[in-house]
Amino acid sequence: MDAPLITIEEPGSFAWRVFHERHPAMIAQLCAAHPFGPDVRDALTALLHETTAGVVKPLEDDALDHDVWSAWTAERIGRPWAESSFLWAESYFFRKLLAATGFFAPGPWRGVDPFAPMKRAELTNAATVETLKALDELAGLSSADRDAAVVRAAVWGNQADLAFQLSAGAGTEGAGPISGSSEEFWSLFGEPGPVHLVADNAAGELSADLVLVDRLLATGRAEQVVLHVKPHPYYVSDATPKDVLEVLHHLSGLPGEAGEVGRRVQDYLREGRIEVRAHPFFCAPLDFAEMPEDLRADFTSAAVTIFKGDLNYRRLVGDRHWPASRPFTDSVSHFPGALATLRVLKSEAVVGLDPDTVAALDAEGEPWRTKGSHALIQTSPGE
Ligand SMILES: O=P(O)(O)OC[C@@]1(O)O[C@H](CO)[C@@H](O)[C@@H]1O
Repeated sequence: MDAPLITIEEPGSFAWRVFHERHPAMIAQLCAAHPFGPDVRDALTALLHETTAGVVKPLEDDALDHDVWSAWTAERIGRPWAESSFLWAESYFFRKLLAATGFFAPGPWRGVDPFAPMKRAELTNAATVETLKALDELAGLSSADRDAAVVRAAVWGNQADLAFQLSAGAGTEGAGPISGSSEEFWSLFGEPGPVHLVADNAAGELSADLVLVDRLLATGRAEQVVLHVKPHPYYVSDATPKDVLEVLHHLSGLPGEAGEVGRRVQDYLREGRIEVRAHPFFCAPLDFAEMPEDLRADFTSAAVTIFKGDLNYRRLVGDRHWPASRPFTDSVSHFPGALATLRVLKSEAVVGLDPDTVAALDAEGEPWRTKGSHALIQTSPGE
């Protein structure tokens, strides 16, 4: 079954506004945060122009991923950006943005994460400080309440997404999930085995994810955890291997439970019980249904895979205008094993909802799919 792809063509639609409102704001923020010279600023202005009013142009750098991107873009070169799917266009936009800031070229900006100042600020802002302090309360909870709290923090941690906050502002935790529960999440775990977590944002969200990882290992539900992150800076705040180290460095210097978690996770890394991987496909403009064989084999070996966040969800179910009541298990039948998704809704694709829930949400007259005020937990036991 297929539904129409979400594209960036329709003026006023969510995807159109990401290109025409969010991206200009993001580029202004980058130029304020870094003393980029005229060459970089001109390249960023040209990128905005190309992606909002032009045709798709090839990459001009010779970075290591140049050839793979040539294959991913071949069919689209010379065609209007407006015709592109949202998923493809946004991914290529971020790849081109890195090229424009000199990330791949010899020179002073090589390897410099343009989003690092924003991620760093988020790690120490009031909301993150409060969330990390609240971890101290975990010790006084029953085991079941602790399980629920850790999952809730990991789900709502997904609200801390700096690309999203460029247009929506920082959010506050909403009501319970519109689908699923922490019990449903934990029921996926049987005999201890390798658990994979496909991370999303750095800073606050990654901190909450590491608390979940710590819980998985401490309770024996996971015997090893593989943490998948992005190989390059992406979607503003997505976590890279460097971000994992920065977050751990920060956590392990804190007092209380946050510090304990940070130091335990560092020990797990030293022992090889946590492994960090950054497969190039995590920055690909494609659905997970199209993942390469090596990554598929990796996921096949997992007892459970946890997908965090909005973008991973879009790539998992297909970034299309699905009927919201399409069964979640049908959408993820391409995936080789048991999985859970923990996501705050920040874009249009959604499946697996009860029709009454959809009717109630529609009746509120709010853009509930894109507002960042609703969360979901969806699971599939695999074959
Ligand atoms: O994957 P994440 O961090 O949860 O969300 C990514 C996101 O902010 O980017 C897209 C628009 O820029 C939307 O899909 C979504 O709101």
